[in-house]
Amino acid sequence: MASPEPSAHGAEKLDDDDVIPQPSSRSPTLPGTSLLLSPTDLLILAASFYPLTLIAGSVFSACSPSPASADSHFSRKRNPFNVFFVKYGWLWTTLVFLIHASRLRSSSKARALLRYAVATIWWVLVTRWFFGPPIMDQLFLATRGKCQPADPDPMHAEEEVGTAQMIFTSAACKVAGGKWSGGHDLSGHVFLLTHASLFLWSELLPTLIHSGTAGRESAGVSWSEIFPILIRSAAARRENAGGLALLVLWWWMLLMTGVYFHTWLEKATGWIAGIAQWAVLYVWALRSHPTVRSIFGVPGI
Ligand SMILES: CCCCC/C=C\C/C=C\C/C=C\C/C=C\CCCC(=O)SCCNC(=O)CCNC(=O)[C@H](O)C(C)(C)COP(=O)(O)O
Ligand SMILES: Nc1ncnc2c1ncn2[C@@H]1O[C@H](COP(=O)(O)O)[C@@H](OP(=O)(O)O)[C@H]1O
Repeated sequence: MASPEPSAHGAEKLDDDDVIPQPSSRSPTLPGTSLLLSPTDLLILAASFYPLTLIAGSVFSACSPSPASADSHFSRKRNPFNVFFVKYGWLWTTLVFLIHASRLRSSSKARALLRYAVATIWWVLVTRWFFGPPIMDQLFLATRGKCQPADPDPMHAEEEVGTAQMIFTSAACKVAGGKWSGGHDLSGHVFLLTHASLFLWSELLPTLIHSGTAGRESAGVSWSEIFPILIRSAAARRENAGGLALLVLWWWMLLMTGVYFHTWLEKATGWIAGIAQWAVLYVWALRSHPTVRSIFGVPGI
């Protein structure tokens, strides 16, 4: 990757004698290391998995005889993974992150919580509140979307139209029994699953690599080592296994959203909203602005 890795400021501790080394950047001059992936390469590799997943899901949906209407377990909105996990997606992500953060030393912990706060604020702005309705609902209203009354009886519908037109959030529309229709309906699932996954990869990856390589100092990780490292890190600590399990679930649910729900464009805008805060903080600001780095710290060091 072209961007330089942040410089070391110290090391976060897992346990007293279990120090995570600075994520070392790949050294192109070292013989035999040209195919090694630095932690940044691994993060970008993980991030590129999500648009590919959405493309694969959408292509499958378009090519398969009738996947959109197919009545499968994962095409049902009430499936337990959707109801208990994705619908509380930020809560589960928060739990996994807090368990991870509790293992860091206190100076690193405060800065990790600050990064979590920024990610949480972005989730709130997109899905809950943005100086009024959240960003996803403001986009929907700006593209001529409306809360349509659900009552098929024209007498009642007329009364309801007045009320429904005063409804400015998808949540209120649902509570009123209406249907949020007509505008550009950015996929909240694609947003949440992408945003939460990129946040967790960014925060957990240095720890996962450290556990999976038993703290081995090296210029990077080869392609063939990626899965063995993740499996060894899951076997080494329950917290790593929990984090990876949640990441696998988020990836699977993203694939299901790609196959069964929304248009290409709605999935694309959900994905853009999902990478926006990660790209600004983790890819750009923390790498190129020492002041931002000194305030927010860098995961894993
Ligand atoms: C207001 C800003 C808060 C910033 C926080 C600041 C500092 C935090 C610092 C430290 C935190 C320490 C402890 C935090 C402890 C607990 C916090 C828990 C916060 C939560 O996660 S509560 C949220 C639970 N709700 C969810 O997870 C809902 C997720 N679901 C959705 O967003 C939507 O359902 C959807 C987008 C997936 C789909 O939309 P719909 O289809 O349903 O319209
Ligand atoms: N992977 C998935 N599994 C089940 N339901 C999903 C899903 N992805 C999206 N949905 C459902 O499709 C609708 C639009 O989702 P979103 O806009 O969040 O992407 C939501 O319906 P409900 O709001 O009726 O629950 C949501 O629950």
